[in-house]
Amino acid sequence: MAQFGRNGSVRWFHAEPDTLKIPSRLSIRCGPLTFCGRSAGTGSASSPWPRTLPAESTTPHHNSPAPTRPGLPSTQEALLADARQPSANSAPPSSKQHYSGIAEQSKETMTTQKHSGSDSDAQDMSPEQIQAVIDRILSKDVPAQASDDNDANGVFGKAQAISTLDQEHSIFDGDQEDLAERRALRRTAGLSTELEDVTEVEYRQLRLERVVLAGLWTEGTLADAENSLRELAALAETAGSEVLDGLVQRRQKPDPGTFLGSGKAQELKDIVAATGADTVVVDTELAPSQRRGLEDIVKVKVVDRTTLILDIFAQHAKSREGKAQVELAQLEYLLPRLRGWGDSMSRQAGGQVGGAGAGMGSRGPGETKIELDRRRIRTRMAKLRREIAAMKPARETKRANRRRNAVPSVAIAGYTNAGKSSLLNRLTDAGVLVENALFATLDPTVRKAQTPDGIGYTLADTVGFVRSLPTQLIEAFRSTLEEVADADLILHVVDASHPDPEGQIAAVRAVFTEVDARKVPEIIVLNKVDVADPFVVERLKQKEPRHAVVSTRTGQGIAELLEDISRSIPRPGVRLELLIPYDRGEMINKLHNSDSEILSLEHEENGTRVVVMVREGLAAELESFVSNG
Ligand SMILES: Nc1nc2c(ncn2[C@@H]2O[C@H](COP(=O)(O)OP(=O)(O)OP(=O)(O)O)[C@@H](O)[C@H]2O)c(=O)[nH]1
Ligand SMILES: [Mg+2]
Repeated sequence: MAQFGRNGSVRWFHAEPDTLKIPSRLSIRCGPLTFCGRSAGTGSASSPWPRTLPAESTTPHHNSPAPTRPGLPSTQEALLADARQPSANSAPPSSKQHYSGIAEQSKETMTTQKHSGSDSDAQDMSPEQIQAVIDRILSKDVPAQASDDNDANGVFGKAQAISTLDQEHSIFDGDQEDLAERRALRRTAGLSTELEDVTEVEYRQLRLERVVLAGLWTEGTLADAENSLRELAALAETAGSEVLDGLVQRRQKPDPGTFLGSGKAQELKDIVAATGADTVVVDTELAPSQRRGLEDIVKVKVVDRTTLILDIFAQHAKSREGKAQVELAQLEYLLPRLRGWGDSMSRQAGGQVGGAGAGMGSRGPGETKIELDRRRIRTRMAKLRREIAAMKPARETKRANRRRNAVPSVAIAGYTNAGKSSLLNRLTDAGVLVENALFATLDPTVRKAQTPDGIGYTLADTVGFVRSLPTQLIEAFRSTLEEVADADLILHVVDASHPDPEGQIAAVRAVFTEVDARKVPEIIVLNKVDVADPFVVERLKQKEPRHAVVSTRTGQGIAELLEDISRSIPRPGVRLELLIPYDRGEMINKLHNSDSEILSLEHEENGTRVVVMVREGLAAELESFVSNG
């Protein structure tokens, strides 16, 4: 039986034998609540979902102190949720009943859109009028939510991958200025296309997609299918969408024409119509023909998982290099798909120019345009590759310097949202952006650190991994990922509170293999143990002998981890006995200030006799002082 999170008592899908469907009120959809969390400037670090609600619409759940496992429903709420849940044997509620509230709301939005599309009101409006329209549209969401019986469920309806944790930061995370900036740019629900002009110019917010998810359950357990769809929901929410509903179809193989099969695609179409969704997100990488086939049936935009991940990367990339890498990955994804779009362009041209069956002549304009687009894309990709290659040397030089001075490097890697940046902040006061969202970090941050006995090393935060990370991204981010392969030690951070930590470990190791990082020694850092199930932590400890058990939130286990790092990084390996004349005192200072381990130090008549372990670079410099007795 599927569970909601690890609560164990809440069923969240219809009991049709071959279909797993997430009812909207209990499901990953946040409904209007999501909007509250997305408004610019309304985010608060301590209460993520929703971040701001009018007092009367705030349910007791929102105000109650964080439960032992934040984000999971209390027993009472779970029972309530259970009571509202249709019994496994009862027929599923008709989609009309089920989604009527949302459908009505979207109807209103559609009416407004229609009105605005017909004239230039939006452009002629004064700022006050614009504000009034914004208020009107936004206020529509709030009463709807306040009167929603299922309101309380919306909160724990949030996607599992990012729902079970609140948005608290530890003092080690710094003031997180980047986070406010990112939130301000996040898409906002409730702003219809009526406001597109003003939103883009004045609010710099994109229109939020209202999405329905669709996945296939081809192998593994039901829990795997559930986790996969929840991760997709988390991805969609991170991209700024509002997840309304989800559907999983049990099927041996994807349908080559429509991915889901035409029957299930029809069902999806009904859900889309009932919820007023404008986008379907499919939990796979679709062939162009499948995308078109499905779009033809559901009549709204269909987006696949790869596009979604690329979209998040595009939103989060900050550095010039990161932006170029993401654009390259997007173009790489686009190029082979141009053919699909080209086909439809040809069909359009056929209709307009020569009528049906006009054959070759009618395809001409379309084909030419595709060729032109392809060429432009290839040229742009070549330019991006050159730019990325040109940016590489700066980082390469830094890395080469570190290598020459033999400064050991420790890479923090792991699944997205595992707590990598939080760990870097804990270990070094880096103040790196920490966010309860997927792929918060795209640009690697390197910080210096020191072992308790004074050996320096670097710690690098890295981009998070995800199950089946699009190959285009691995390629584009190869130079960034090479940092991991080049490290002396990997801290592989694992979210021990996730429902499937083993799956995440396997997915991360698959990427390690691709970038040739499996040879690097690895400590499995079981993080978030403050909220993890102790049995799961124990199970993981058994499976992974080289482990550390920590909570970057409470600081548990951090001291032990530091000791482990200190033992694991390469220590200076050359033993020298030196006699340093008294007029060369600066050399003694140098030994103290470098990664040397002074084993003994005696003052003799002709100078200071030192037995020392040093790295190779320094050993060469000290050659003239070597004295063996
Ligand atoms: N309860 C709890 N939450 C944690 C802990 N460590 C991190 N978090 C939370 O987990 C979320 C993700 O943390 P990040 O440090 O941004 O994770 P990341 O691995 O860098 O994520 P990406 O950069 O998105 O791949 C944040 O909301 C953190 O506050 C922990 O030990 N306990
Ligand atoms: Mg991060």
